[in-house]
Amino acid sequence: MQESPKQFHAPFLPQTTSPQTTSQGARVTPILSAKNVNIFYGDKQAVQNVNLDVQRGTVNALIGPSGCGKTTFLRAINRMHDLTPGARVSGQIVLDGQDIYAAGVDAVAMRRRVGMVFQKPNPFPTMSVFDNVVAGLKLSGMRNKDQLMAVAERSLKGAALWDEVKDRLNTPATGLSGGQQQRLCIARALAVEPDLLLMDEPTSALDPSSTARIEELMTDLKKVTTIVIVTHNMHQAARVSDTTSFFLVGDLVEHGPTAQVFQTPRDERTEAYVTGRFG
Ligand SMILES: Nc1ncnc2c1ncn2[C@@H]1O[C@H](COP(=O)(O)OP(=O)(O)OP(=O)(O)O)[C@@H](O)[C@H]1O
Repeated sequence: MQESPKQFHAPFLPQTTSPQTTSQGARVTPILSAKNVNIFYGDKQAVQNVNLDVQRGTVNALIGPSGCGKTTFLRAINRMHDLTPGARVSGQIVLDGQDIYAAGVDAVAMRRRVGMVFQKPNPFPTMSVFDNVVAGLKLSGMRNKDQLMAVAERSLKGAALWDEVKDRLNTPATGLSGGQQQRLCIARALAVEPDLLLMDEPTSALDPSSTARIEELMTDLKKVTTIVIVTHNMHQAARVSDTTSFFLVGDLVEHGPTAQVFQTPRDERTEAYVTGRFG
């Protein structure tokens, strides 16, 4: 008799799964592929041999206990470790067909395609709301005021902030609430039309209503980009993500559609974590 998959009680039931094929059954090329990725800080290895595909237009959650390597892996996706003394990455991270660690890749240009939103909102403190949103575009040479205004409006609408700030675009960004500042950071990231948006615990400094707004926003953002989010909050992972990757002491233990990872995990360590037996 064939054993049926185990069903665990997870008090949060995700609604969506990640498409791996088109309706015609053709395989979809992932926007991001990590291949045999190892990450070191000096002699200490923080991430071991990670292999992971991320499909376009999805939200992908990285979960696991503190210190398991989630942020370390996330930061490798836009080569942020280049800026950390002693940090080293081996293996390949292929973004839209190109290994971002290959010789000759311009890391600055690559980072424009991969937006990042951090745990604490970090608007440029001396700039207005408007200037924050268009800062990246100005850096890349866009000067036309009408064009900049159009992008600012589109990005602020994309980040569900336009209605709240349209009458105060020239006031300091630091005058916004914490939740508004985080949506401003999302608008700033969206302004350059990133292929990928990395979010490192983007709601951990926010109150429940601001958190809910950003979670709703993530679902909308899948129409224009692909999201990889680190979260400590398993309910959040279950609510917002299509796929979930469970990390433990630097290993990617399990990766799959969120419903499967939470309800019928293949690995008993995943089961123990998602049912709250450790964390
Ligand atoms: N700059 C650094 N130098 C040395 N070791 C580091 C550095 N950053 C992280 N580490 C170590 O790498 C390991 C993975 O850390 P990382 O921050 O990626 O974990 P995490 O899963 O994101 O944890 P948390 O959920 O607490 O943020 C930990 O042992 C951590 O102490």
